[in-house]
Amino acid sequence: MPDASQTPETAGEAVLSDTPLVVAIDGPSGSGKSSTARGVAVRLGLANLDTGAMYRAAAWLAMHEGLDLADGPAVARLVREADLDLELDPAHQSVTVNGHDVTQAIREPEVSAAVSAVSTNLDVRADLIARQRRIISEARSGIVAEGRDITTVVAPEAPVRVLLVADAAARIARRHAELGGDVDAAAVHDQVVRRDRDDSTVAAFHDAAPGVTVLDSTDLNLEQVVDAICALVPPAFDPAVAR
Ligand SMILES: Nc1ncnc2c1ncn2[C@@H]1O[C@H](COP(=O)(O)OP(=O)(O)OP(=O)(O)O)[C@@H](O)[C@H]1O
Ligand SMILES: Nc1ccn([C@H]2C[C@H](O)[C@@H](COP(=O)(O)O)O2)c(=O)n1
Repeated sequence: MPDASQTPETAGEAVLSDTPLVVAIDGPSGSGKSSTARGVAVRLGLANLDTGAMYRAAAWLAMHEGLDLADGPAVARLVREADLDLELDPAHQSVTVNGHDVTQAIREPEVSAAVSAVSTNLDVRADLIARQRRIISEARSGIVAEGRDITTVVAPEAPVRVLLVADAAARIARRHAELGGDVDAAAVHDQVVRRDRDDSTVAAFHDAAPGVTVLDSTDLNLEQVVDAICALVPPAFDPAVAR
């Protein structure tokens, strides 16, 4: 006979959570955050928020408007007034700022080289972090959010928090392969190493905060990384396990 005083949880079963699942992924450049977040979102049927795309769109807009990125107050004012829209479906991601579809443009080398000047602007950060928290809280079916400060600042209460790392050599090689064999090695190094150095002045993504799982993807393929993160989802968020 089951003990009637036991809740499903104390009896070893999980009750399905009534709050949506949030998966938070941080890590340095090229560790695989965007690819992994997309894969986890597709696998689990969640939305996907690429917070780096928001900083890139902010940088694109400031450059498009001809601002000096070193003029912090002017850049922050422009971003604060900007209409920024992200498609959160992992299969159809797009980014629009002030009506411009910048989905492709924000991946151009000029934006990659300049974005840290905007992402280290503390007023821009405060604005975009508030927008990111709103997007996450409104994602009724759950969401995978990735960036540099998601596990620590944007969503420190997320049930799944991962710091995705990989050796610098692997990260540089991945970025090199992504950009094409004939790309300048110095430019790839700049995109990975210099950008991380600048970005780490405002976000802590080299060391895991308490409770954050470190996952080293150096010797794992993408599917293995997605598997490892999905295995961290508590049973209460898995309809196949919880009731
Ligand atoms: N586990 C993996 N094994 C091999 N290649 C990978 C792995 N994960 C990602 N990649 C590849 O590495 C490149 C960088 O991945 P991705 O853009 O997801 O990294 P990221 O951490 O989001 O980088 P950034 O923060 O600079 O945008 C991509 O070409 C991607 O396909
Ligand atoms: N939460 C975040 C997300 C991104 N950034 C910075 C880091 C990069 O310089 C830039 C673009 O990110 P990427 O698309 O390369 O992941 O934005 C950040 O500071 N905080």
